[in-house]
Amino acid sequence: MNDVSLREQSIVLIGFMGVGKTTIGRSVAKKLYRDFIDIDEEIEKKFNLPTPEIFKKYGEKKFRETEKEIIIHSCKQKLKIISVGGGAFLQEEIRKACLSECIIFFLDLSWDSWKERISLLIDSRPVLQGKTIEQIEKLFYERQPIYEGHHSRVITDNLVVDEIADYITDSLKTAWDIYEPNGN
Ligand SMILES: Nc1ncnc2c1ncn2[C@@H]1O[C@H](COP(=O)(O)OP(=O)(O)OP(=O)(O)O)[C@@H](O)[C@H]1O
Ligand SMILES: O=C(O)C1=C[C@@H](O)[C@@H](O)[C@H](O)C1
Ligand SMILES: [Mg+2]
Repeated sequence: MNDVSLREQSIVLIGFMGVGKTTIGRSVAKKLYRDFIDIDEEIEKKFNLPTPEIFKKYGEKKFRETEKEIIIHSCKQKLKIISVGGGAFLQEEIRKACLSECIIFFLDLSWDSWKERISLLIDSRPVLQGKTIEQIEKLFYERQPIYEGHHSRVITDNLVVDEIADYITDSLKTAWDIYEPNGN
């Protein structure tokens, strides 16, 4: 670990695509008065294209390389709330960098709840496109082990965005008060 205090460490949200990392990350950032970084949005800004177009024009490999560069840079910054893409933790270098520099929350949603959301996701997530529901279910379960490295797991089934964001901010404030009671 670096010499950044617990209160200053950036927070990273991980989990399968569509579990709510972007939506909840934005809400947590507002509640804690911190800057929010959405890694997918940063990648899209860099290419000036939406993600499906980046996949089509440059390929997934280029997307993943850019994702790694941006995350490795972002996770070294202090006091940020960072939402990474659902596939970011496929890369060991990203997992290691986030685990050593930041506090990681894993947003855990069951398959049964996740599948209700598919119509909200399919147009903007190229990894889901052209797959049957059975293939997506297989991917969902195959991906779970990559999220095992985290500091806190939040079971998000049946919770609205605000409840999850409150849970995260409250648990951070509790940890800060326990481990850094004098605010440093
Ligand atoms: N707790 C929730 N309850 C109901 N709907 C939610 C909840 N959280 C997020 N959503 C909805 O699910 C969809 C996906 O959310 P979001 O884009 O935040 O996911 P994500 O984890 O950032 O996905 P990705 O990994 O692809 O970036 C959005 O339409 C969002 O409004
Ligand atoms: O899970 C994935 O592989 C992805 C999730 C999204 O957040 C984007 O990063 C992209 O669509 C790939
Ligand atoms: Mg997102």
